[in-house]
Amino acid sequence: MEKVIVRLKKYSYPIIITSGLFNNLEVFKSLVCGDQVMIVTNDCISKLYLDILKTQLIKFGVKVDQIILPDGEKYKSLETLERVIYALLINNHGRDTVVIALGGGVIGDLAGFAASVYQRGIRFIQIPTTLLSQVDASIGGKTAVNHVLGKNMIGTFYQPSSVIIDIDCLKTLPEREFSAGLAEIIKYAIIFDSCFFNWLEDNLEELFLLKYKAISYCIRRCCELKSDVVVADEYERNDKRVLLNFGHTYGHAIEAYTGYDGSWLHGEAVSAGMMMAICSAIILKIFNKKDAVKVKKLLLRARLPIFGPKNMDKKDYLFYMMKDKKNISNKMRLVLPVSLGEAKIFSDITDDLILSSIQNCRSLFLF
Ligand SMILES: NC(=O)c1ccc[n+]([C@@H]2O[C@H](COP(=O)([O-])OP(=O)(O)OC[C@H]3O[C@@H](n4cnc5c(N)ncnc54)[C@H](O)[C@@H]3O)[C@@H](O)[C@H]2O)c1
Ligand SMILES: O=C(O)C(=O)C[C@@H](O)[C@H](O)[C@H](O)COP(=O)(O)O
Ligand SMILES: [Zn+2]
Repeated sequence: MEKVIVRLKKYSYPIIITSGLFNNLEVFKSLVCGDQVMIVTNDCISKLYLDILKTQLIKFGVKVDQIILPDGEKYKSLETLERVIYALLINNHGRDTVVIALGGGVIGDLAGFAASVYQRGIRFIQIPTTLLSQVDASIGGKTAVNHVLGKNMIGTFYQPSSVIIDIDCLKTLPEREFSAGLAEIIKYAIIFDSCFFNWLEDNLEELFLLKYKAISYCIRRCCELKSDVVVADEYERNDKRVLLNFGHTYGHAIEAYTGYDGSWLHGEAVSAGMMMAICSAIILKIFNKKDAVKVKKLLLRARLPIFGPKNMDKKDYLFYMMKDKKNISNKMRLVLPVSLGEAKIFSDITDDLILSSIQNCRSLFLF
């Protein structure tokens, strides 16, 4: 078992990285003993991990309720949030209840949001079961639901009381979802850590094979990188946390445009979004083409898309990007790489730059 501590100003919480969690839940004992628990999960994950989690929790004398939601990004909505609140109320849950988010980023973001607003805030624990949620979504306290007009438009900053990662969960994860997680991992490498980028180039196959040494190192490195940023800028008030949004300005537009219908997973949209952002950086002459090709090759090896949806028009991108949360005074801001391992925020981004990055991305990288 390994631990990364997120040391925030007011309090700290652990990210525990382990395997075989569901056969040995001693780790939960100190966290939830004597409490009431509401497990929030979905109808795919419940079949795999809910019974075993409940059995172990009940052994500790914990009162366990559950809500099983439909699976999919389109259910990360206000309507589903209302269902979680209803389940808490109808089962008489009070402020001593702990919400457990058992699932990927959709469940984590939604359950975290519910915990943050229910009776003005109750504790919650993240048990992330996808690669993407283990390296990113479960850490740092961004909770949200989507709106048809924009991704994650309604939400809170609300930290979990702990994050418990079981690497074994990845054994049941579909390959497409694994690749989606790799997109956020490659994102960290591009914006923060060129050595990690080189390591990913050398170890990608080991990751796909779920080799314990490689996957546990990779998850730990991402948890450390994200934890450092969150500690430096918990509420995204200075320019540190914004860097984690690299690729997301274009990516979120793709997700909203496709109506969160699953045709584009978050990680896939971020992958195409990173390439469009890199294209902007090349147009601005702040990033070199040789490194852009290295990124493109790694994304392709990770089985990720490098171009957005064929039918999505430049105007569609602009429509959603104009609503991005990073914009200030209706001026767009973009996170752009300046070298492999370093990114910066650029303000006053013009519509022309966005349009030409979308227009030129295919021709720049179709070789
Ligand atoms: N809060 C944050 O900081 C943050 C960071 C990154 C992404 N996100 C959000 O996370 C969401 C994406 O998360 P995701 O990629 O985990 O997607 P997801 O939650 O939709 O899970 C992906 C799919 O895998 C299934 N699944 C989950 N665990 C499984 C397992 N162990 N075995 C088999 N199937 C499993 C799910 O049921 C789902 O069908 C997006 O909404 C994104 O906006 C949030
Ligand atoms: O934690 C963050 O901060 C991030 O930006 C991580 C992103 O990977 C994640 O997708 C996040 O939900 C995006 O946040 P948003 O503020 O752009 O909705
Ligand atoms: Zn993301």
